[in-house]
Amino acid sequence: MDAENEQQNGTPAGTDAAAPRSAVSRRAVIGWAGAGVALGAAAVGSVAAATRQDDPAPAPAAASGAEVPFYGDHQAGIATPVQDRLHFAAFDVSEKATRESLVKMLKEWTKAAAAMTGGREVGTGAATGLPEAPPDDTGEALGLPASRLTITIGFGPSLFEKSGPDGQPVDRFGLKAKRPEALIDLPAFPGDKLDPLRSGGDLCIQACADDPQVAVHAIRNLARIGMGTVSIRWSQLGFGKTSSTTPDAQTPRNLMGFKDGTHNIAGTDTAKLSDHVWAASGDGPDWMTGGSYLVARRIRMHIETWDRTSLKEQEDVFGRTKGEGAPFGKVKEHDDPDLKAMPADSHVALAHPDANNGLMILRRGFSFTDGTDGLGRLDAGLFFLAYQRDTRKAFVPLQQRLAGSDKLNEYIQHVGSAHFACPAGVRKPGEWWGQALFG
Ligand SMILES: C=CC1=C(C)c2cc3[nH]c(cc4nc(cc5[nH]c(cc1n2)c(C)c5CCC(=O)O)C(CCC(=O)O)=C4C)c(C)c3C=C
Ligand SMILES: [Fe+2]
Repeated sequence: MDAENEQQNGTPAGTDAAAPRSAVSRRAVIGWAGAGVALGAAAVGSVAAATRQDDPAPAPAAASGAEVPFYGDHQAGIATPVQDRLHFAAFDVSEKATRESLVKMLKEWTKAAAAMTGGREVGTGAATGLPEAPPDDTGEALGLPASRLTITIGFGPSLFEKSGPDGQPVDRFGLKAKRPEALIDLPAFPGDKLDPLRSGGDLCIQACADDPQVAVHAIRNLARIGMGTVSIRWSQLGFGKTSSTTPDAQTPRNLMGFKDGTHNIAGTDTAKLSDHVWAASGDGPDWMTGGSYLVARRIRMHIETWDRTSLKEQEDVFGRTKGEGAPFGKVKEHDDPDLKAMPADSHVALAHPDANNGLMILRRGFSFTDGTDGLGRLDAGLFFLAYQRDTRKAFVPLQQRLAGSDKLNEYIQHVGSAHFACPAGVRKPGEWWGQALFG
């Protein structure tokens, strides 16, 4: 754990009590499986040597094996550094589930998430449980490091109140009175073409890691634990982060080829995080204090059209240069934008805080390509994820503005949408996701 993580997650170094260092990590299980290998590993003293000798060298994507602390004042996966890969899943709670079964599942999920983010196996493991029973862990992450896995949970509006068969709202789990006012049903925006099968959800899990197998393993194991209580409504894989919470790092590029995330909230900027990202005491129900509201939008890019568009038009769309990412009229990427120097309908001129009464969101999106659309075009785009203190004062007015006049709209379409309340962090072992909500 580095000092940066310590600040962003609100967890002091060395207090990751659910991941005690005496616990055997997946890497160690493999490394110590044979005594000879263990001795060899100890002799050379290298981390790589702690893996089984017949293991291939770790793939580059898995090279970053660090752990991000699970316990803290805020959930990891929001202000912590953005990883390379995403597996996001929205779940619906089954008709038969009860408040008790839901709570039981949330407790099990919390334990499993603490183990997986610590690089450990779920429950009794993948290959060490009762021979007569299915293993607790599905096993595909055996031998892989923690890969900076973060698992972040959110609760959707429909968990608190859902339409019954007669169209009347039903409070299935006695949570209606605890629904935050900020957890609105998002309004329809001009140009939306939302697919209900890629929208909504009672719960969400955002799993981010530097290795896609580790992120997929996390979702799969939570889905397995939740079987009978929840089922996956939709899911999204993402690659190539399109934003950064670490401004010193190289800014990633989106599928339009532009640097994306230049002017984002840094994970170390505690003042901006307090002002714009974390729900504060008095903002809403107590259980959300220290949490954040997540908007997820699946935004399809018409990349074939984009690829036939001139460089000048592309740069006019964003108001920034394609190579350096500098705002128009300036030289370097991080120079302060002069909004008057860019087209009034450019994306940055419309989205910059100076044009929106200082409004800011924390963007944490990923690129996606999901095959083709049957019409010879890639189904590709940006899986936009934004965290904020109050969606009514952040994403909604911003998207209303962008949907109305953004030059980018010619090249994109919002096809999926969801909104979740992500509670504060689990502070120590024994606590569980949703404890303050259900308690
Ligand atoms: C409602 C909020 C936003 C949506 C939806 C959105 C979609 C979207 N954005 C890009 C590419 C870029 N966005 C950039 C900046 C930027 N975008 C938003 C908000 C939304 N974007 C904000 C608040 C900002 C920051 C503006 C600023 O403060 O200057 C940029 C420029 C580089 C950067 O600062 O990140 C790019 C590029 C795409 C492709 C997209 C939908 C597919
Ligand atoms: Fe943007």
